[in-house]
Amino acid sequence: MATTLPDNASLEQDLVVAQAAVTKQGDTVRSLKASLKEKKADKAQVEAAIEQLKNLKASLDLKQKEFQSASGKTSSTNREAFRDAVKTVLERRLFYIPSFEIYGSVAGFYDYGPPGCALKQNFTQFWRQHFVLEESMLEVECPAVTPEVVLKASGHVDRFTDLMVTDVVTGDCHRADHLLEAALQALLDGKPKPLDTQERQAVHHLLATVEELNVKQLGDALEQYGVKAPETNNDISRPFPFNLMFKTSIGPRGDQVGYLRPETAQGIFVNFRHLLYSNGGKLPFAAAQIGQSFRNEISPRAGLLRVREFTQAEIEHFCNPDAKDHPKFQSIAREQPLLFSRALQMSEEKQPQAMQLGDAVSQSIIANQTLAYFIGRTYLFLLRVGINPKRLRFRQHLANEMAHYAEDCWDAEVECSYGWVECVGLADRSAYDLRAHATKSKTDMSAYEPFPDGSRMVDVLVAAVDKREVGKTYKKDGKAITEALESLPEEEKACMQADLAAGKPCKVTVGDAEFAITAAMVQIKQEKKKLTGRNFVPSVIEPSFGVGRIIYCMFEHCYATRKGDEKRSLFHFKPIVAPVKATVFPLFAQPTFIDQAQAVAALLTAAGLSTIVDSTGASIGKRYARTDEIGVPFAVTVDHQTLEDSTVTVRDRDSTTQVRVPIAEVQALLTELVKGRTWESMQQQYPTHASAADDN
Ligand SMILES: Nc1ncnc2c1ncn2[C@@H]1O[C@H](COP(=O)(O)OP(=O)(O)OP(=O)(O)O)[C@@H](O)[C@H]1O
Repeated sequence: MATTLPDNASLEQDLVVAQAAVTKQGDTVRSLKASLKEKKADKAQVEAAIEQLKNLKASLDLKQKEFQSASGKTSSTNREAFRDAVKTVLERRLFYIPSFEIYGSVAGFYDYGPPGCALKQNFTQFWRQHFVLEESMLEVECPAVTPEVVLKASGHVDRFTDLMVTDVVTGDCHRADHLLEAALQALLDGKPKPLDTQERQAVHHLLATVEELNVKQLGDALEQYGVKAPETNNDISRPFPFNLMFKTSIGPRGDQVGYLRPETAQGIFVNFRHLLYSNGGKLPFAAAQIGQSFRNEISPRAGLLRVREFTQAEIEHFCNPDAKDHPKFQSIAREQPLLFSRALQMSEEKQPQAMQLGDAVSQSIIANQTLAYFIGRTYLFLLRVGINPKRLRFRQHLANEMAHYAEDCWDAEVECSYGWVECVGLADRSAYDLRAHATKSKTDMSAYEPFPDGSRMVDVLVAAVDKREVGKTYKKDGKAITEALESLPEEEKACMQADLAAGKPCKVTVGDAEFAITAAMVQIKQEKKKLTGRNFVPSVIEPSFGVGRIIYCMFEHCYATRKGDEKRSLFHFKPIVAPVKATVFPLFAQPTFIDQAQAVAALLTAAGLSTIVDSTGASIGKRYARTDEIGVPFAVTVDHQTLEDSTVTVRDRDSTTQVRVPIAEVQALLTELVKGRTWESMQQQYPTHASAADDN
């Protein structure tokens, strides 16, 4: 295939690293020469260092040439040209369309047209197969409109914000981190003038850590680099937080505040008790939900990648915090995705490495087997839907990127013409979400597990409350406060014990009110108790997929043009997600051929294979080109021989080769191909058809 996006965006980084190595070695040579004068080093040492410097310079030279020749291909102009080519086909063939177009559209909203809709359905169906069915997950569907209390508990009302700046003249809004990133990228591209090595390194470093900056640091960095508003070049305000949720009111009186959910996960958390019960009270188990999420993004300008309404597919895997091994871990332990660990991100090379997931867990690079298991399953899923493995990496969150409660987080990032894009977030969120809802709703969110060896004597913390002291201070609330103290979860008792001992202020919550607790009111003591099991709040491991982002990256990775004919574009969609599985062609637009083609199509449709019949009078080559353009993987042609011996030809889109197959077998054959059987194995089973109806 002639046109695909070159995947050499990291060459520039290589170049910076090579330059740094030359500078460092130059320093070593100089200091050795000085030592030689003082007779602290010998001549051989200096000569070896000079030799190494020569090698490094030669390697730098090579990298410079490589970069110069590649930069022609990977320049942002070229990326934009590639993106425009893909987008033109996608919009012309109605994969997606800006919503409300006849009224001028609204940024951040897209409609999926017929092939886009079919492809998205196939995608989510396959996601259900790969995760929900193969992992026996419990699937739920919850409302998008969510009462405020739920999102208050989850922290979204207070903290689901992005930092925004405004154009001080026009009032236009921009995402502060995106403006800084664009400005830094421009500097690296040599605009307005080339940077020296030291400046480049500083800019590279800042670019890699933009997500970690707090509001002040981000504001300072915008000022330091003189960032202005795009298009107008006006000054911008200091950054400030903007909540991304769409607010609404529930009911006719309008007095109950609600929000459109910003993620589907909360619906699963609030149903935890039902799900645990339906799983027989046993852990681990996973629940899943596919549905719409809504985020009032500040400036959505990246097509399907950043929209204001999108489909998420989320999994919440609940497990014992002390047992995060996964029974099926061995099935993915040998998979080798590119891992971009924290250590690799901080290293000079800044390159991800292919690594077996088994090794990543045994070397404690990934925190536990369950998280690694989902990384492995996500990796396999993304490859199965057509993501190029060379342009897929799993990037670990840096320490300051992670929420304080998270144990470990990795993003599946896919490289496309917009750069590396987070498509799936995979996080070990500990027990944070269930605890938050337990506290706010006063509902027990714990699970119980019996000890495998019967009963045990266990150390437990007990709150010995001085009821008189509590009653003296809080009068009628005393009884409720005593009960709340006695039923505090184990970890909260431990915190209170430590805080009281350190003389720190302590509180207990009853209803919506909080009451200060002193050491005179309660003593937290350790006691031995005979128990047959224990209660704990489960940990949650969450893989969260953005359906539209993956689909868009898949569009780019599957797009190509036919060799020798740049004007003929096609999508190499994997059959499992292709919007249409087969096109049936009557070779001639005559009733006998058309009737037979309709009959074959009906046979395929009955087997659940979406099929179209193209009986237009255009040449077969032109008709092939039309279906290639929307990525139909197979073409079935009814020709003269069909009328004689009831066979048809089946053509494979990618190789353009054909086989001849009895009509009676075509349904089973295409079903197998869609499920993943290879075309090569079909070619061994059926005779090759050297057709007159070629691709021209
Ligand atoms: N505005 C959006 N448009 C399309 N997909 C989105 C959007 N926001 C998030 N997603 C998808 O949902 C997934 C899980 O959401 P998550 O909250 O982890 O994203 P995020 O870290 O906020 O993304 P970003 O930092 O890019 O805004 C993401 O990996 C992404 O695929």
